[in-house]
Amino acid sequence: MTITFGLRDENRALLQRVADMIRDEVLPLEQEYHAEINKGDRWQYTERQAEILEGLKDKAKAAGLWNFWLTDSDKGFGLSTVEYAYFAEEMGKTPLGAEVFNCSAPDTGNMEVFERYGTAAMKEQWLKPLLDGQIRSAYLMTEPDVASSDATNISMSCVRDGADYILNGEKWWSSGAGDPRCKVYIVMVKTGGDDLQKHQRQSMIVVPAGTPGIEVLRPMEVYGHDDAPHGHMHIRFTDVRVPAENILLGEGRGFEIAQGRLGPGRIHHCMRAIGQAEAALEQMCKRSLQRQAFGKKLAQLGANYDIIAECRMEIEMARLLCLKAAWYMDQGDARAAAPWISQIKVVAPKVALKVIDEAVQMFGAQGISQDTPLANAWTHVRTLRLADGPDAVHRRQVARAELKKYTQEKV
Ligand SMILES: Cc1cc2nc3c(=O)[nH]c(=O)nc-3n(C[C@H](O)[C@H](O)[C@H](O)COP(=O)(O)OP(=O)(O)OC[C@H]3O[C@@H](n4cnc5c(N)ncnc54)[C@H](O)[C@@H]3O)c2cc1C
Repeated sequence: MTITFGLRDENRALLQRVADMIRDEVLPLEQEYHAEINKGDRWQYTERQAEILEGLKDKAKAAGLWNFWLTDSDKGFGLSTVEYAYFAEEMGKTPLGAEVFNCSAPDTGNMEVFERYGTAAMKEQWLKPLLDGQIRSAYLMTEPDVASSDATNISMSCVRDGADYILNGEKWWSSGAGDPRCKVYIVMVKTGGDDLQKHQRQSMIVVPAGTPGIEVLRPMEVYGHDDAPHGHMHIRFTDVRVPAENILLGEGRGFEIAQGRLGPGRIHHCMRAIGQAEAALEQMCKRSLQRQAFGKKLAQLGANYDIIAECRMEIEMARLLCLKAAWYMDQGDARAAAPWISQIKVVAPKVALKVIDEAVQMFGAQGISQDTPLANAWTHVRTLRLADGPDAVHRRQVARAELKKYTQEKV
Protein backbone atom coordinates (compact mmCIF):
# COMPACT_ATOMS: atom_id res chain seq x y z
CA MET A 1 0.00 0.00 0.00
CA THR A 2 1.26 3.48 -0.82
CA ILE A 3 1.35 5.87 2.09
CA THR A 4 -0.37 9.09 1.16
CA PHE A 5 -0.43 11.19 4.32
CA GLY A 6 -1.74 14.70 3.89
CA LEU A 7 -4.14 13.50 1.19
CA ARG A 8 -7.77 13.88 2.20
CA ASP A 9 -9.97 10.79 1.78
CA GLU A 10 -12.14 12.43 -0.88
CA ASN A 11 -9.06 13.03 -3.03
CA ARG A 12 -7.68 9.49 -2.82
CA ALA A 13 -10.19 8.17 -5.36
CA LEU A 14 -9.37 11.12 -7.61
CA LEU A 15 -5.68 10.24 -7.50
CA GLN A 16 -6.47 6.62 -8.37
CA ARG A 17 -8.48 7.78 -11.39
CA VAL A 18 -5.48 9.76 -12.62
CA ALA A 19 -3.18 6.76 -12.16
CA ASP A 20 -5.68 4.51 -13.98
CA MET A 21 -6.04 6.89 -16.89
CA ILE A 22 -2.26 7.20 -17.27
CA ARG A 23 -1.81 3.41 -17.23
CA ASP A 24 -4.79 2.52 -19.44
CA GLU A 25 -5.03 5.42 -21.88
CA VAL A 26 -1.94 7.64 -21.91
CA LEU A 27 0.91 5.10 -21.80
CA PRO A 28 -0.41 2.99 -24.70
CA LEU A 29 -0.37 6.06 -26.99
CA GLU A 30 2.92 7.66 -25.88
CA GLN A 31 5.14 5.89 -28.40
CA GLU A 32 2.89 6.60 -31.36
CA TYR A 33 2.63 10.27 -30.37
CA HIS A 34 6.40 10.70 -30.27
CA ALA A 35 6.95 8.66 -33.46
CA GLU A 36 4.52 11.01 -35.20
CA ILE A 37 6.82 13.98 -34.47
CA ASN A 38 9.56 12.38 -36.59
CA LYS A 39 7.35 11.94 -39.63
CA GLY A 40 7.42 15.42 -41.18
CA ASP A 41 7.95 19.00 -40.09
CA ARG A 42 8.90 18.53 -36.44
CA TRP A 43 7.45 21.93 -35.51
CA GLN A 44 3.96 21.20 -36.74
CA TYR A 45 1.20 19.70 -34.67
CA THR A 46 0.16 16.91 -37.06
CA GLU A 47 -3.39 15.71 -37.44
CA ARG A 48 -2.58 12.42 -35.71
CA GLN A 49 -0.72 14.16 -32.87
CA ALA A 50 -3.74 16.40 -32.34
CA GLU A 51 -6.04 13.40 -32.49
CA ILE A 52 -4.02 11.61 -29.78
CA LEU A 53 -3.31 14.49 -27.43
CA GLU A 54 -6.51 16.49 -27.83
CA GLY A 55 -8.43 13.22 -27.60
CA LEU A 56 -6.78 12.40 -24.28
CA LYS A 57 -7.29 15.95 -23.02
CA ASP A 58 -10.98 15.83 -23.96
CA LYS A 59 -11.37 12.56 -22.07
CA ALA A 60 -9.59 13.94 -19.00
CA LYS A 61 -11.65 17.13 -19.05
CA ALA A 62 -14.93 15.23 -19.53
CA ALA A 63 -14.00 13.03 -16.56
CA GLY A 64 -13.33 16.14 -14.47
CA LEU A 65 -9.60 15.32 -14.23
CA TRP A 66 -8.35 18.78 -15.09
CA ASN A 67 -6.29 21.69 -13.69
CA PHE A 68 -5.30 19.97 -10.45
CA TRP A 69 -2.41 22.45 -10.07
CA LEU A 70 -4.85 25.22 -9.08
CA THR A 71 -4.21 24.59 -5.43
CA ASP A 72 -6.26 26.43 -2.89
CA SER A 73 -8.60 27.82 -5.56
CA ASP A 74 -12.30 27.59 -6.35
CA LYS A 75 -11.52 27.03 -10.03
CA GLY A 76 -9.74 23.70 -9.50
CA PHE A 77 -10.12 21.00 -6.89
CA GLY A 78 -8.83 23.10 -4.03
CA LEU A 79 -6.02 20.61 -3.41
CA SER A 80 -3.30 21.62 -0.99
CA THR A 81 0.27 21.72 -2.35
CA VAL A 82 0.96 18.53 -0.35
CA GLU A 83 -1.99 16.83 -2.05
CA TYR A 84 -0.94 18.08 -5.46
CA ALA A 85 2.48 16.47 -4.92
CA TYR A 86 0.91 13.00 -5.22
CA PHE A 87 -0.90 13.97 -8.43
CA ALA A 88 2.21 15.56 -9.98
CA GLU A 89 4.26 12.48 -9.12
CA GLU A 90 1.76 10.29 -10.95
CA MET A 91 1.70 12.63 -13.96
CA GLY A 92 5.51 12.76 -14.00
CA LYS A 93 5.70 9.04 -14.77
CA THR A 94 5.10 9.66 -18.46
CA PRO A 95 6.10 12.58 -20.75
CA LEU A 96 2.53 13.40 -21.85
CA GLY A 97 1.07 12.96 -18.36
CA ALA A 98 1.03 16.57 -17.20
CA GLU A 99 -0.34 18.00 -20.42
CA VAL A 100 -3.20 15.53 -20.64
CA PHE A 101 -4.55 16.94 -17.36
CA ASN A 102 -3.63 20.57 -18.22
CA CYS A 103 -0.95 20.64 -15.55
CA SER A 104 2.22 21.21 -17.57
CA ALA A 105 5.00 23.75 -17.40
CA PRO A 106 5.36 26.52 -18.32
CA ASP A 107 1.60 27.01 -18.63
CA THR A 108 0.77 26.42 -14.97
CA GLY A 109 3.21 29.13 -13.86
CA ASN A 110 1.95 31.50 -16.53
CA MET A 111 -1.67 30.85 -15.63
CA GLU A 112 -0.81 31.59 -12.04
CA VAL A 113 0.68 34.93 -13.11
CA PHE A 114 -2.46 35.83 -15.09
CA GLU A 115 -4.69 34.72 -12.23
CA ARG A 116 -2.78 36.66 -9.55
CA TYR A 117 -1.50 39.71 -11.41
CA GLY A 118 -3.42 39.95 -14.71
CA THR A 119 -6.10 42.48 -15.62
CA ALA A 120 -9.67 41.40 -16.40
CA ALA A 121 -8.88 41.74 -20.12
CA MET A 122 -5.79 39.49 -19.82
CA LYS A 123 -7.81 36.91 -17.94
CA GLU A 124 -10.39 36.86 -20.70
CA GLN A 125 -7.89 36.82 -23.58
CA TRP A 126 -5.20 34.50 -22.17
CA LEU A 127 -6.15 32.83 -18.89
CA LYS A 128 -9.45 31.46 -20.14
CA PRO A 129 -8.09 29.58 -23.19
CA LEU A 130 -5.09 28.39 -21.14
CA LEU A 131 -7.36 27.00 -18.44
CA ASP A 132 -9.37 25.29 -21.19
CA GLY A 133 -6.22 23.81 -22.74
CA GLN A 134 -6.91 25.53 -26.07
CA ILE A 135 -3.60 27.40 -26.35
CA ARG A 136 -0.12 27.17 -24.82
CA SER A 137 2.30 29.80 -23.52
CA ALA A 138 5.98 30.50 -22.83
CA TYR A 139 7.96 32.33 -20.15
CA LEU A 140 10.90 34.36 -21.48
CA MET A 141 13.46 35.38 -18.93
CA THR A 142 16.86 33.85 -19.78
CA GLU A 143 19.12 35.80 -22.18
CA PRO A 144 22.19 34.62 -24.11
CA ASP A 145 24.44 37.53 -23.17
CA VAL A 146 24.01 37.66 -19.39
CA ALA A 147 24.29 35.20 -16.49
CA SER A 148 20.56 34.75 -16.10
CA SER A 149 20.67 32.81 -12.84
CA ASP A 150 21.02 36.32 -11.40
CA ALA A 151 17.82 37.91 -12.67
CA THR A 152 19.06 41.42 -11.86
CA ASN A 153 21.19 40.94 -15.02
CA ILE A 154 18.14 40.67 -17.30
CA SER A 155 18.57 43.41 -19.86
CA MET A 156 16.03 43.17 -22.70
CA SER A 157 15.19 46.79 -23.37
CA CYS A 158 11.59 47.92 -22.92
CA VAL A 159 11.03 51.60 -23.56
CA ARG A 160 7.79 53.56 -23.26
CA ASP A 161 6.69 55.23 -26.48
CA GLY A 162 3.31 56.98 -26.19
CA ALA A 163 0.66 54.37 -25.50
CA ASP A 164 3.06 51.48 -26.19
CA TYR A 165 6.26 49.82 -25.04
CA ILE A 166 8.97 48.90 -27.55
CA LEU A 167 11.06 45.79 -26.86
CA ASN A 168 14.52 45.00 -28.22
CA GLY A 169 16.91 42.15 -27.37
CA GLU A 170 17.25 38.37 -27.33
CA LYS A 171 15.93 35.54 -25.19
CA TRP A 172 16.83 31.87 -25.29
CA TRP A 173 15.69 28.62 -23.71
CA SER A 174 12.10 29.81 -24.07
CA SER A 175 10.43 26.46 -23.41
CA GLY A 176 7.28 25.76 -25.36
CA ALA A 177 7.74 28.63 -27.81
CA GLY A 178 8.31 26.16 -30.66
CA ASP A 179 4.79 24.75 -30.41
CA PRO A 180 2.39 26.22 -32.99
CA ARG A 181 -0.23 26.29 -30.23
CA CYS A 182 1.91 28.70 -28.17
CA LYS A 183 0.11 32.04 -28.47
CA VAL A 184 1.45 34.20 -25.67
CA TYR A 185 4.72 35.02 -23.93
CA ILE A 186 5.30 36.47 -20.49
CA VAL A 187 8.57 38.37 -20.86
CA MET A 188 10.97 39.67 -18.20
CA VAL A 189 12.39 43.02 -19.40
CA LYS A 190 14.43 45.90 -18.09
CA THR A 191 12.48 49.14 -17.64
CA GLY A 192 14.59 50.96 -15.04
CA GLY A 193 18.16 52.21 -14.86
CA ASP A 194 20.88 52.46 -12.23
CA ASP A 195 19.01 55.23 -10.37
CA LEU A 196 16.58 52.57 -9.13
CA GLN A 197 17.22 49.87 -6.55
CA LYS A 198 18.54 46.62 -7.99
CA HIS A 199 15.26 44.72 -7.64
CA GLN A 200 13.10 47.48 -9.12
CA ARG A 201 14.66 47.67 -12.56
CA GLN A 202 12.92 44.69 -14.16
CA SER A 203 9.28 44.25 -15.21
CA MET A 204 7.10 41.59 -16.79
CA ILE A 205 5.10 42.24 -19.89
CA VAL A 206 2.63 40.17 -21.90
CA VAL A 207 3.52 39.77 -25.59
CA PRO A 208 1.31 37.93 -28.11
CA ALA A 209 3.48 35.34 -29.89
CA GLY A 210 2.83 36.62 -33.42
CA THR A 211 3.68 40.29 -32.76
CA PRO A 212 5.66 41.85 -35.65
CA GLY A 213 9.39 42.07 -34.92
CA ILE A 214 9.59 38.66 -33.19
CA GLU A 215 11.90 36.16 -34.89
CA VAL A 216 12.28 32.62 -33.64
CA LEU A 217 15.93 32.04 -34.55
CA ARG A 218 16.48 28.35 -33.64
CA PRO A 219 15.62 25.63 -31.18
CA MET A 220 18.27 25.14 -28.48
CA GLU A 221 19.20 21.47 -28.27
CA VAL A 222 19.31 19.38 -25.12
CA TYR A 223 22.10 16.83 -25.61
CA GLY A 224 21.37 16.90 -29.34
CA HIS A 225 17.56 16.79 -29.02
CA ASP A 226 15.41 19.69 -30.14
CA ASP A 227 12.48 18.62 -27.96
CA ALA A 228 10.07 19.36 -30.83
CA PRO A 229 7.36 20.47 -31.10
CA HIS A 230 7.61 22.05 -27.62
CA GLY A 231 11.18 23.36 -28.10
CA HIS A 232 13.42 25.68 -26.11
CA MET A 233 13.68 28.56 -28.52
CA HIS A 234 16.19 31.31 -29.16
CA ILE A 235 14.15 34.40 -30.01
CA ARG A 236 15.07 37.88 -31.22
CA PHE A 237 12.91 40.95 -30.56
CA THR A 238 13.40 43.92 -32.92
CA ASP A 239 11.25 46.97 -32.19
CA VAL A 240 8.41 44.80 -30.91
CA ARG A 241 5.56 47.13 -30.01
CA VAL A 242 2.95 46.18 -27.39
CA PRO A 243 0.29 48.31 -25.67
CA ALA A 244 1.40 49.85 -22.37
CA GLU A 245 -1.42 48.08 -20.52
CA ASN A 246 0.32 44.75 -21.21
CA ILE A 247 2.78 45.43 -18.40
CA LEU A 248 1.96 43.30 -15.36
CA LEU A 249 1.30 45.26 -12.15
CA GLY A 250 3.42 48.19 -13.39
CA GLU A 251 7.06 49.03 -14.01
CA GLY A 252 9.60 47.61 -11.60
CA ARG A 253 7.40 44.78 -10.27
CA GLY A 254 9.13 41.95 -12.20
CA PHE A 255 10.88 40.42 -9.19
CA GLU A 256 7.77 40.34 -7.12
CA ILE A 257 5.97 38.45 -9.89
CA ALA A 258 8.93 36.12 -10.54
CA GLN A 259 8.93 35.08 -6.88
CA GLY A 260 5.20 34.32 -7.03
CA ARG A 261 5.64 32.39 -10.27
CA LEU A 262 8.72 30.35 -9.64
CA GLY A 263 7.97 28.93 -6.19
CA PRO A 264 5.15 26.59 -7.23
CA GLY A 265 6.74 25.83 -10.61
CA ARG A 266 9.96 24.66 -9.00
CA ILE A 267 8.28 22.30 -6.62
CA HIS A 268 6.04 20.91 -9.37
CA HIS A 269 9.15 19.98 -11.39
CA CYS A 270 10.51 18.16 -8.33
CA MET A 271 7.30 16.25 -7.76
CA ARG A 272 7.30 15.06 -11.36
CA ALA A 273 11.01 14.14 -11.12
CA ILE A 274 10.16 11.85 -8.20
CA GLY A 275 7.52 10.25 -10.45
CA GLN A 276 10.18 9.71 -13.10
CA ALA A 277 12.45 8.10 -10.52
CA GLU A 278 9.67 5.77 -9.40
CA ALA A 279 8.95 4.77 -12.98
CA ALA A 280 12.67 4.09 -13.59
CA LEU A 281 12.98 1.97 -10.43
CA GLU A 282 9.97 -0.10 -11.49
CA GLN A 283 11.52 -0.71 -14.91
CA MET A 284 14.89 -1.57 -13.32
CA CYS A 285 13.35 -4.11 -10.94
CA LYS A 286 11.26 -5.80 -13.63
CA ARG A 287 14.26 -6.03 -15.95
CA SER A 288 16.53 -7.42 -13.25
CA LEU A 289 14.02 -10.19 -12.54
CA GLN A 290 13.35 -11.05 -16.20
CA ARG A 291 16.87 -11.30 -17.59
CA GLN A 292 19.60 -13.78 -16.74
CA ALA A 293 23.40 -13.74 -16.99
CA PHE A 294 26.00 -16.11 -15.62
CA GLY A 295 23.21 -18.49 -14.61
CA LYS A 296 21.41 -16.01 -12.36
CA LYS A 297 18.80 -13.27 -12.58
CA LEU A 298 20.44 -9.84 -13.03
CA ALA A 299 19.02 -8.82 -9.65
CA GLN A 300 21.13 -11.49 -7.96
CA LEU A 301 24.41 -10.46 -9.54
CA GLY A 302 27.13 -8.21 -8.12
CA ALA A 303 25.83 -5.31 -6.04
CA ASN A 304 22.43 -5.15 -7.68
CA TYR A 305 20.47 -5.73 -4.46
CA ASP A 306 22.34 -2.81 -2.92
CA ILE A 307 21.70 -0.63 -5.96
CA ILE A 308 17.96 -1.33 -5.88
CA ALA A 309 17.80 -0.75 -2.12
CA GLU A 310 19.73 2.54 -2.35
CA CYS A 311 17.41 3.77 -5.10
CA ARG A 312 14.32 2.93 -3.03
CA MET A 313 15.72 4.68 0.05
CA GLU A 314 16.77 7.80 -1.82
CA ILE A 315 13.41 8.14 -3.53
CA GLU A 316 11.66 7.87 -0.16
CA MET A 317 13.91 10.55 1.36
CA ALA A 318 13.38 12.86 -1.60
CA ARG A 319 9.62 12.41 -1.48
CA LEU A 320 9.48 13.23 2.22
CA LEU A 321 11.56 16.37 1.66
CA CYS A 322 9.30 17.35 -1.22
CA LEU A 323 6.21 16.92 0.96
CA LYS A 324 7.83 19.00 3.70
CA ALA A 325 8.57 21.82 1.22
CA ALA A 326 4.98 21.55 -0.04
CA TRP A 327 3.72 21.73 3.54
CA TYR A 328 5.69 24.93 4.08
CA MET A 329 4.10 26.36 0.93
CA ASP A 330 0.68 25.50 2.30
CA GLN A 331 1.39 27.62 5.40
CA GLY A 332 1.18 30.72 3.18
CA ASP A 333 4.59 32.19 4.02
CA ALA A 334 6.57 32.16 0.76
CA ARG A 335 9.71 33.46 2.51
CA ALA A 336 9.74 30.61 5.04
CA ALA A 337 9.07 28.08 2.26
CA ALA A 338 11.87 29.33 -0.04
CA PRO A 339 14.84 27.49 1.53
CA TRP A 340 12.83 24.26 1.62
CA ILE A 341 11.94 24.62 -2.04
CA SER A 342 15.63 25.22 -2.74
CA GLN A 343 16.56 22.05 -0.83
CA ILE A 344 14.22 19.86 -2.85
CA LYS A 345 15.15 21.66 -6.09
CA VAL A 346 18.71 20.36 -5.55
CA VAL A 347 17.81 16.94 -4.14
CA ALA A 348 14.98 15.71 -6.41
CA PRO A 349 16.80 15.99 -9.77
CA LYS A 350 19.96 14.51 -8.20
CA VAL A 351 18.11 11.49 -6.86
CA ALA A 352 16.05 11.03 -10.03
CA LEU A 353 19.21 11.22 -12.16
CA LYS A 354 20.91 8.58 -10.05
CA VAL A 355 17.96 6.19 -10.17
CA ILE A 356 17.44 6.64 -13.91
CA ASP A 357 21.16 6.11 -14.52
CA GLU A 358 21.15 2.85 -12.53
CA ALA A 359 18.09 1.73 -14.49
CA VAL A 360 19.90 2.51 -17.74
CA GLN A 361 22.80 0.37 -16.56
CA MET A 362 20.53 -2.55 -15.68
CA PHE A 363 19.09 -2.44 -19.20
CA GLY A 364 22.53 -2.68 -20.81
CA ALA A 365 22.87 -1.01 -24.20
CA GLN A 366 19.12 -0.88 -24.64
CA GLY A 367 18.97 1.53 -21.73
CA ILE A 368 20.63 4.32 -23.65
CA SER A 369 18.62 3.67 -26.80
CA GLN A 370 15.27 4.83 -28.10
CA ASP A 371 13.70 1.51 -27.06
CA THR A 372 13.11 2.50 -23.43
CA PRO A 373 11.92 5.84 -22.03
CA LEU A 374 15.02 5.97 -19.81
CA ALA A 375 17.45 7.88 -22.03
CA ASN A 376 14.90 10.58 -22.67
CA ALA A 377 14.01 10.76 -18.98
CA TRP A 378 17.70 11.18 -18.05
CA THR A 379 18.23 14.12 -20.43
CA HIS A 380 15.03 15.76 -19.22
CA VAL A 381 15.92 15.43 -15.54
CA ARG A 382 19.49 16.60 -16.18
CA THR A 383 18.12 19.93 -17.44
CA LEU A 384 16.37 20.44 -14.10
CA ARG A 385 19.76 21.00 -12.47
CA LEU A 386 19.84 24.25 -14.49
CA ALA A 387 16.28 25.26 -15.32
CA ASP A 388 14.53 27.41 -12.70
CA GLY A 389 17.89 28.17 -11.12
CA PRO A 390 21.13 26.13 -11.14
CA ASP A 391 21.94 23.91 -8.13
CA ALA A 392 24.58 26.32 -6.84
CA VAL A 393 22.09 29.18 -6.56
CA HIS A 394 19.70 27.02 -4.55
CA ARG A 395 22.48 25.70 -2.32
CA ARG A 396 23.39 29.31 -1.57
CA GLN A 397 19.78 29.97 -0.47
CA VAL A 398 19.88 26.94 1.82
CA ALA A 399 23.21 27.94 3.35
CA ARG A 400 22.12 31.55 3.89
CA ALA A 401 18.95 30.43 5.69
CA GLU A 402 21.11 28.20 7.90
CA LEU A 403 23.72 30.87 8.69
CA LYS A 404 21.08 33.50 9.45
CA LYS A 405 20.11 31.46 12.50
CA TYR A 406 23.45 32.39 14.08
CA THR A 407 24.11 35.99 13.03
CA GLN A 408 22.36 39.34 12.63
CA GLU A 409 24.84 40.28 9.91
CA LYS A 410 24.08 40.02 6.21
CA VAL A 411 25.13 36.57 4.92
C1 LIG B 1 15.77 22.61 -20.79
C2 LIG B 1 15.78 24.01 -20.26
C3 LIG B 1 14.61 24.73 -20.27
C4 LIG B 1 14.60 26.06 -19.85
N1 LIG B 1 13.43 26.78 -19.93
C5 LIG B 1 13.45 28.10 -19.67
C6 LIG B 1 12.27 28.90 -19.89
O1 LIG B 1 11.22 28.40 -20.28
N2 LIG B 1 12.37 30.24 -19.70
C7 LIG B 1 13.52 30.83 -19.27
O2 LIG B 1 13.52 32.05 -19.11
N3 LIG B 1 14.63 30.10 -19.05
C8 LIG B 1 14.63 28.76 -19.24
N4 LIG B 1 15.78 28.01 -19.05
C9 LIG B 1 17.01 28.67 -18.67
C10 LIG B 1 17.43 28.46 -17.24
O3 LIG B 1 16.49 28.96 -16.34
C11 LIG B 1 18.82 29.11 -17.09
O4 LIG B 1 19.70 28.38 -17.89
C12 LIG B 1 19.29 29.17 -15.66
O5 LIG B 1 18.56 30.10 -14.92
C13 LIG B 1 20.78 29.54 -15.58
O6 LIG B 1 21.07 30.69 -16.28
P1 LIG B 1 22.32 30.68 -17.29
O7 LIG B 1 22.14 29.56 -18.25
O8 LIG B 1 22.45 32.06 -17.85
O9 LIG B 1 23.57 30.31 -16.41
P2 LIG B 1 24.54 31.31 -15.60
O10 LIG B 1 23.74 32.31 -14.86
O11 LIG B 1 25.56 31.81 -16.54
O12 LIG B 1 25.20 30.31 -14.56
C14 LIG B 1 26.15 29.33 -14.99
C15 LIG B 1 26.75 28.63 -13.81
O13 LIG B 1 27.39 29.55 -12.96
C16 LIG B 1 27.43 29.01 -11.66
N5 LIG B 1 26.77 29.92 -10.70
C17 LIG B 1 25.82 30.83 -10.95
N6 LIG B 1 25.42 31.42 -9.79
C18 LIG B 1 26.13 30.86 -8.81
C19 LIG B 1 26.19 31.02 -7.39
N7 LIG B 1 25.40 31.90 -6.77
N8 LIG B 1 27.06 30.26 -6.69
C20 LIG B 1 27.87 29.36 -7.32
N9 LIG B 1 27.87 29.16 -8.65
C21 LIG B 1 27.01 29.90 -9.38
C22 LIG B 1 26.66 27.69 -11.68
O14 LIG B 1 27.53 26.61 -11.87
C23 LIG B 1 25.79 27.89 -12.90
O15 LIG B 1 25.32 26.66 -13.43
C24 LIG B 1 15.80 26.66 -19.40
C25 LIG B 1 16.98 25.91 -19.36
C26 LIG B 1 16.99 24.60 -19.79
C27 LIG B 1 18.28 23.84 -19.79
